[in-house]
Amino acid sequence: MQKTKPSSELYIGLMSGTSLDGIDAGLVDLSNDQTKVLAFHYQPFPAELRQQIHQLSQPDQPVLLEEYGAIDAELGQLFAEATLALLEKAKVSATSICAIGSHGQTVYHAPNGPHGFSLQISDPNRIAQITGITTVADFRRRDIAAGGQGAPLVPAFHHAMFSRPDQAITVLNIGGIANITVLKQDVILGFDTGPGNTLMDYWCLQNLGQNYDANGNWASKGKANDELLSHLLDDTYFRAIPPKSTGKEYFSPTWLEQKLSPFRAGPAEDIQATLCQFTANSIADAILKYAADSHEILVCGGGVHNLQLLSMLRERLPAPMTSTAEYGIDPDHVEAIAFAWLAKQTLHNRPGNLCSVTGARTPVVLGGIYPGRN
Ligand SMILES: Nc1ncnc2c1ncn2[C@@H]1O[C@H](COP(=O)(O)OP(=O)(O)OP(=O)(O)O)[C@@H](O)[C@H]1O
Ligand SMILES: CC(=O)N[C@H]1[C@@H]2OC[C@@H](O2)[C@@H](O)[C@@H]1O[C@H](C)C(=O)O
Repeated sequence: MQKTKPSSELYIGLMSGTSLDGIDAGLVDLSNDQTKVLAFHYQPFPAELRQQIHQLSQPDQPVLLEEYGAIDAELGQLFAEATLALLEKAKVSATSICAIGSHGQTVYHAPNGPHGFSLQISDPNRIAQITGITTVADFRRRDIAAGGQGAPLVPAFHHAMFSRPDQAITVLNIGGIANITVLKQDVILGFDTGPGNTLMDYWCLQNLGQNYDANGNWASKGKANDELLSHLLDDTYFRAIPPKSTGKEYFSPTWLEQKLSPFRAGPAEDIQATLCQFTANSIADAILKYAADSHEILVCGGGVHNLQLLSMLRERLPAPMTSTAEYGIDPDHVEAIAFAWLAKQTLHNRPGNLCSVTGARTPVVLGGIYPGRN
């Protein structure tokens, strides 16, 4: 394998998000303040593992520590394998890489209260041992220790990548959970708006046996129920003022089933159409409230593939929507690349959090460093 030229600063970002679909692995050159994506690899999770992680993340399920430890180790192994596959694809040697930024898999996010925490698993010791590459992991807990939400963390990267001196820009990520970053001249805001794809994915799996509603086709066949829509939007999370973050522990199947219980009659596609409209409205309401003066809304995350969701969003948003691909990063790659960038921040002893976003009392250097052999 070739060694890349010494002027490059190569980092790898590893991300597995709340949708539990698999591992995104991105190789990026971050030299001279650039963000040049060189290669990408996606490795889906085996169905059984996906189910096991889902079980681990349920708020009302007991967890066996033995099972938890084994899943952490298995994920570490898989993240390391995804890294090796990425290096193979890119024809780059492990010794050329400065560090890996591994987000891991969120299994529980409960940042509020005196003992708030956020748990991302995928044993970084294994990643560093198997790949030989220095690995930065556990990005969220230092921010929580400093009084922050521990999320979202990607806004600092959005700022470095997408901000413009003369225009207000909003970046919208539609993953399992949706979050926005508002980039204005004098202030950066950012918070989770609520569900992204998670409730639509759940309803689709229950009724069609498919992991998601491909292109939003199923939702487009239904008719939204206005009464149910209002009932879904009537939730304290949407009224709460940022800093705020959420997860699948809150917007869970149980949350949805409770909301749906008076509305079960009628075709399942009408419920899917309502969930799609609900997702679009909760996102649009947040943007209208905090970023109505945006010139442009840059969209990323798997939700960009849901055409019905995009069309509902377009009707309500105050500015045109553009894929982040137009500004240099494939919308499916943004989060993984952000964790490569955050790893660089950590190795250079620079903070990765933004107090205006997470609510932390001070900027802090994020994550733990697990030395490699590089
Ligand atoms: N072709 C498609 N049509 C409709 N939806 C799609 C399509 N492809 C992906 N998605 C949606 O995107 C989701 C995955 O998005 P993504 O990978 O951004 O989420 P994530 O990173 O796991 O979540 P988060 O950002 O909350 O951590 C899928 O679960 C699905 O709902
Ligand atoms: C706890 C956790 O994993 N949160 C995720 C999740 O997925 C989207 C949204 O909720 C965001 O707050 C965050 O991820 C991105 C990468 C972030 O920290 O910016």
